[in-house]
Amino acid sequence: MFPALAAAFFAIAILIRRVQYKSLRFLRGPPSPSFLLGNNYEIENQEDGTLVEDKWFKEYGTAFRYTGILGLEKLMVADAKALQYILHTSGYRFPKSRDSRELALRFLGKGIIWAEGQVHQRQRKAMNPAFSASQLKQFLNLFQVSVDKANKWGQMLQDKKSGDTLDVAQWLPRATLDVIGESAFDFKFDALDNKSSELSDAMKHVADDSRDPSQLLILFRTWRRRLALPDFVLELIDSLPITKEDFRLEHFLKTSKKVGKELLESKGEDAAARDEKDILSVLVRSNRTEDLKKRMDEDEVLSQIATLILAGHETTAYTICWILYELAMRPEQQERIVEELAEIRLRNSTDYLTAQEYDSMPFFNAVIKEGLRLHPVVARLNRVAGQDDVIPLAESVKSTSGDYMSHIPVQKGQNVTIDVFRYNRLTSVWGEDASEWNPSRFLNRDLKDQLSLGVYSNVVTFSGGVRGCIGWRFAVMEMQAFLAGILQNFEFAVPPGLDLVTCPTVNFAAGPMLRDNKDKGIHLPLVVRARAKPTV
Ligand code: HEM
Repeated sequence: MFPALAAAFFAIAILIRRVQYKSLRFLRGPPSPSFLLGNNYEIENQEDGTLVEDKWFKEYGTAFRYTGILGLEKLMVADAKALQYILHTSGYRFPKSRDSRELALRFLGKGIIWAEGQVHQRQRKAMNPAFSASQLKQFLNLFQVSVDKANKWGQMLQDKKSGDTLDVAQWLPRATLDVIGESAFDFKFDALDNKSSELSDAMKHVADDSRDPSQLLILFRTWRRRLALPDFVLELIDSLPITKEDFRLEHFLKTSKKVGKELLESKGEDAAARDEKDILSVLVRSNRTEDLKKRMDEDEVLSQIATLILAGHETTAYTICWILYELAMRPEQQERIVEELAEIRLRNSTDYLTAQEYDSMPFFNAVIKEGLRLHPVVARLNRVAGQDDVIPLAESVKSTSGDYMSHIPVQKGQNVTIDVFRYNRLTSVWGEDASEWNPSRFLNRDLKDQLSLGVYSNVVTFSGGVRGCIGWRFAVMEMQAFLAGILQNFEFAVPPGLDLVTCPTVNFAAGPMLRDNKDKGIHLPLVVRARAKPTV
């Protein structure tokens, strides 16, 4: 009797919620293969990255309708003007979707990725000083020292009897984890020295139950938020961990908060006393300030620690992996970078380059931009219209009635998915070779011809506007130090038969995977040889 009643209750609750669904029926889009899952299962379990969406964009244009779970209609968009409108012009008018926020809450707490509106503004204001260009230059030396550690690849290669192939995707996340631990929190993970800790273990496995999700998991993740129940009941249901994924994400947050609390206890006094703008000091001072516009309570500070550790290491590591992969196929481009480095070395005899010197190498920086463009590790951004609105388009799309639309009217509550991956490969923005690797496009192309988007070179890989990545300068500087340090000591090539795909995960950074071994997670085996004559 009880199960039947419960089922009837939920069915009614779902039905009531469906009445509130917004309609995009005037837009074309792929058919929904199932009422329960919509297109979600094919998106999250696709063979490679965003190939499924690629097919839809080719068929329907840069804005179309698709279906989420329980029949929820969503707008998918990659149009330049639409992205500029949503991310930049609208400020906070397109907040994150409820599903993204609940996920963020579960594994990152009430930190800056979860926060919206005034709470977000307050947190961002408190944290911004730690991410200014001048502040970040102080970390450069730390990045360089970490690269030196990664460079013990040379020793490993000598010790290895089994050939010269190394899985760089196992090394780079460890190096970037060490960097974020030490630069942000004066905390030594020592991951490059193979030291394991409760936190690095929790982090290593955080995405394990999220890749290739089953139909049941996809349904379970979001069904709780589709019920037409009062918000406080939904929040209560949401707060209960139910799936293995829920437990794993919560384990990461709990562990991270525990380590964060120990950090605050051991280093908080010192950090508050020094008049510095490093991340830990900025966080501790914002916890102690009387200024309510910048004050963060302890739980918020601990959530920022979890957020920065997670947002700040795999993203950068996987981007470096993709760049190394592209360069491994093109020895002549590796040489070109090494030549640029050698030229700088003629003028600089110290061990390490300065930030200005890294910035002064045109081809090297074009390679970084091209890596970010072609391989955005955050492939999609989920937003929701905060009010009735009209989204402008640069390229008209054909409606179901055959007319062409240059604007898309959306109602408050409409879910909008920004396809970063597709925007970064639009031929109308990047030219006919948009899907190919060609760093020279950043040397020859006048960005003034493009709509201004994002925070770096008109790619939206770091998002943009009020929610743009706070760590983008940190990431670019870290990539410069790592790539220069690695390339001047090693040459890379692709091992025979390497067949890579992009991890299609929706909630975690999209690293490289082996097509025939996707269940093994992120991997990038490359042939690595010490350079015969280092240029320095
Ligand atoms: C290549 C490396 C990186 C990429 C591609 C990247 C990408 C992104 C993207 C797309 C967002 C927006 C997410 C959204 O709106 O849903 C974001 C936000 C964020 N990123 Fe990054 N990120 C990178 C590196 C970093 C680093 C190194 C840090 C910290 C040291 C960092 C910290 C953050 C934080 C705190 C936010 C939230 C900002 C806010 O909501 O105000 N990221 N990142």
